[in-house]
Amino acid sequence: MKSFKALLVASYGRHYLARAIEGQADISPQALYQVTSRGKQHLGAVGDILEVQETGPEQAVIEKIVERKNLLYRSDAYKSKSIASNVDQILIVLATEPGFSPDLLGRAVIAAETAGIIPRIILNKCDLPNKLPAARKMLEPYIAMGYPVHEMSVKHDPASVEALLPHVQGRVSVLVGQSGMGKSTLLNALIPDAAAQTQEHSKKLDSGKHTTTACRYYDLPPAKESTSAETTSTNSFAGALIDSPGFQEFGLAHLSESELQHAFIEFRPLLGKCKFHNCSHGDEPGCVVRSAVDAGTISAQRVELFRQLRHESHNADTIQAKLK
Ligand SMILES: Nc1nc2c(ncn2[C@@H]2O[C@H](COP(=O)(O)OP(=O)(O)OP(=O)(O)O)[C@@H](O)[C@H]2O)c(=O)[nH]1
Ligand SMILES: [Zn+2]
Repeated sequence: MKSFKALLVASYGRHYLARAIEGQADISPQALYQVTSRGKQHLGAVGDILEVQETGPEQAVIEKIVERKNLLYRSDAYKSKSIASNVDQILIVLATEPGFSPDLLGRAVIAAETAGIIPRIILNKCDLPNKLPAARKMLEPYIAMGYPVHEMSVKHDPASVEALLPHVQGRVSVLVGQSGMGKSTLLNALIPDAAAQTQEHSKKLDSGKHTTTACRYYDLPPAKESTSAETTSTNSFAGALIDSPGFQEFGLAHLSESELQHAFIEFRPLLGKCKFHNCSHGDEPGCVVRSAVDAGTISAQRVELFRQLRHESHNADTIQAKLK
């Protein structure tokens, strides 16, 4: 049976769809395969490059997952769920209405920092003027830290979508957001044939079997204008969006204390300066992070988030130790 390389383009629980990578002998480029994993060691994530072995018509099994550049996932003390792998950035979709959760925003940013990818914040529905000031206020700490924030109205202001294009072209971006923020509207604006791509995936799967919402990989259309003949070459990568189902929780229990300390970028210049090396930035004496909060240079909300994540990480360690 043939072995070949494929890109994991959709995951439904433990069922996957993968697309053959071009330029392999005897394998039709772009062909879609239903892929299964032999066991826990081969749990895939959308964005993975797989080495698979054909097991039947349009069927294959994972032999190996090519080493990932990064893996974005969420977890609580008991289980983890992968969101996507090999991504360049995370697009955090927020809206003026319904109000977004600053906690989820904070967690998505921390997840990006620990995975070494760019968090890009999208504030959608800026056409609703009554809600805009409050939303901007919540984003102030992130703007101050230098994170990119795009004010958009995906539905009513095409220019705001155009302005985002250069930041997604040629990159793999993962979309995250709570329900109702306009994630699907954005996906469809950036990828007009997104519905057709979804349908092609669904055709390949027994739809009844796959009720779990999927993470999916969508190809961006080739850039319209190009400055030189080279960039129009079919080999240039147009970019992709990975859509994850909307979620209400973003557990990061897998992060260690040290990973957490470094993921809060505004804490970095203060690392090691608190009186206690394992300072929780709570009510310990000699805490420079709290002093920075008092001085107004660090947001109290971010310190709260740090303390909450630290607590969850310690809890998970305790539970894991008991389970052993
Ligand atoms: N006013 C306004 N409404 C918008 C805008 N973008 C999207 N909406 C509306 O917001 C609602 C939610 O948009 P969706 O794209 O379905 O949101 P979603 O984030 O994909 O939500 P789920 O499908 O629940 O995950 C829809 O009624 C959209 O028409 C916008 O720029 N301005
Ligand atoms: Zn401290």
